[in-house]
Amino acid sequence: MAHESQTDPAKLAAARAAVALVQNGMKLGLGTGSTASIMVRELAARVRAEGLSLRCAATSRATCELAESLGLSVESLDEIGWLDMTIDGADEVDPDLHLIKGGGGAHLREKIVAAASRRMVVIADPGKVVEQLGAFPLPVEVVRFGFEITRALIRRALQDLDLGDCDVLHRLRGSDPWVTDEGNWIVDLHLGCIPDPVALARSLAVIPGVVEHGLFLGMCHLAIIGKPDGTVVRLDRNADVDADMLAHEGDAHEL
Ligand SMILES: O=C(CO)[C@H](O)[C@H](O)COP(=O)(O)O
Repeated sequence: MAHESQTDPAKLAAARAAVALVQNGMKLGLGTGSTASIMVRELAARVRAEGLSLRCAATSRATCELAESLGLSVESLDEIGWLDMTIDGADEVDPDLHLIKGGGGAHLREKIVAAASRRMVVIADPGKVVEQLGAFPLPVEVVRFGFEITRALIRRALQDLDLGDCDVLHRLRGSDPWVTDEGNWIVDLHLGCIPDPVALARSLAVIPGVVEHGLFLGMCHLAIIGKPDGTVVRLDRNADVDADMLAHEGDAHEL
């Protein structure tokens, strides 16, 4: 398959296992990042080979462009409505399948698309599996207006949670602020560990300038972890998720 020679075998294994869950007629969310890009290529190859009919919504402009360039049909989320499944990458996955996402700066759209999906399937390499979230800096998308005030409110919220004086770094692309697909900026919280992700998510969500943080709590149903030898390990939130997926009945629910 194209690009296979440069492709990380663990990511490829996870991507292939997730693409194997796709069934004809599905409405799919396409994630963002290097692992999700491999998945999009694998998906496009399957669609070409088997003539599958799918409707896809993308979680970023980059994914949309890639998917369309490979011949996949991409529509806006509102055109499609509820999705059967989203396949996306992650920066960290903990034993409860709580995630940190947003390393690629797309967590706002990724979370909206995941929330619109019956199933969120995460694909990752073993380096993403952690006992406790937080070693990866937590991305938070913020509006530009009043940026320093929002940043100060985030620092205060972290202190209130006894998370210490962590760095709240403005994400840059070169020397300019990183601008998300929605036109906002990102700060990365260098926490080291997040003992209580639910409390942190709640505290960040009530800060007015915060648009969305990269904690995905209770959203992921299945994590497929690829290994360098090409095998995968499945981490299920509910033991019956796999069977449920395979028993896909076509359309989910209408808007
Ligand atoms: O959340 C994301 C983008 O916002 C990505 O899914 C996450 O950063 C993982 O990316 P990669 O597969 O390149 O490691």
